[in-house]
Amino acid sequence: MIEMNQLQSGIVEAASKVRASNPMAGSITNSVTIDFVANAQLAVGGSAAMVYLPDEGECLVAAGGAVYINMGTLLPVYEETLPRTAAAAHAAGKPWVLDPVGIGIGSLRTKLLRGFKPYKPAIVRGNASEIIALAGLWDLEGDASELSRARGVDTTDTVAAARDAAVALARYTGGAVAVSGESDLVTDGSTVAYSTGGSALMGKVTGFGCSLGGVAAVYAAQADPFTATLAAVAHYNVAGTRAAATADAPASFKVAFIDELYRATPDDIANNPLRIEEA
Ligand SMILES: Nc1ncnc2c1ncn2[C@@H]1O[C@H](COP(=O)(O)OP(=O)(O)OP(=O)(O)O)[C@@H](O)[C@H]1O
Ligand SMILES: Cc1ncsc1CCO
Ligand SMILES: [Mg+2]
Repeated sequence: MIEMNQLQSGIVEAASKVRASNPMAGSITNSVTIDFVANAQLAVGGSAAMVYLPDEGECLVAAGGAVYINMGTLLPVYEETLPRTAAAAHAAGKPWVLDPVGIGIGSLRTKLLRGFKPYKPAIVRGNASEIIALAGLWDLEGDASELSRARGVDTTDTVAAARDAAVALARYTGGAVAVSGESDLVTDGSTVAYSTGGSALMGKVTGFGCSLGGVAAVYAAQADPFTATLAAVAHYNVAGTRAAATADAPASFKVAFIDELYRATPDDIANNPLRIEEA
């Protein structure tokens, strides 16, 4: 298990590098929150590009340091775009981030998510229900009946209930898994970290999870998957805590949050409360 001070210095280094190098992480993401994803990526110091077409997903893999795939609002063209993009990232050895939003809805989503398994995303980011369902779909923990628990895009499970699924997924991919909630869980399969902070208002605005995935991709362009995920999650928690000090309703909170993402320093991010235990 990694030491806490090593993790914190890794987070400072990752956040400093992102600010210094403006890494590009392209996205294929949902149409509900696409604007929030791009603006969050820019606010943390990265660069964004959103596409829909199959050859353009491959172009973004080649052009960027990492790529983000979010399953939110599938369109027919994604049947080709998503596998080609994931395969290109895997072949190029570039980190890619998967947000299995809406897992359990419809047959195309299930087929695409099942098909991603060999392409091993460096980071899987989801809410508790999504992480439990993905581990079941990939036959890693639980079983495929876990798919039926997903009711839509919001969680119906606790972060604690998704711990085993998250660890199993990380051991399979060799990367990192983040489960979002009041306290966020991040694991690489040997260490389990809990990052606290943020605000309940983050659950009252759509896209905090989606944009966190996009920010994790920006960090993955500059750091190993576990450090990148921890940095992204801590960045969200520190910005969420600060935004809640000035805004008390969803719309103004979202605006304040993007400002606080932009303002948070590498030390602020590394000093956000973090607890670790063995997986
Ligand atoms: N009650 C809470 N207290 C603190 N932070 C929270 C709370 N609920 C959610 N968050 C934060 O909001 C962010 C997104 O988590 P959430 O679980 O809402 O994702 P999600 O359901 O995938 O979101 P979406 O699908 O709307 O993008 C994470 O950074 C998480 O820490
Ligand atoms: C509300 C919603 N529906 C599909 S994707 C999305 C954004 C949050 O996941
Ligand atoms: Mg989500």
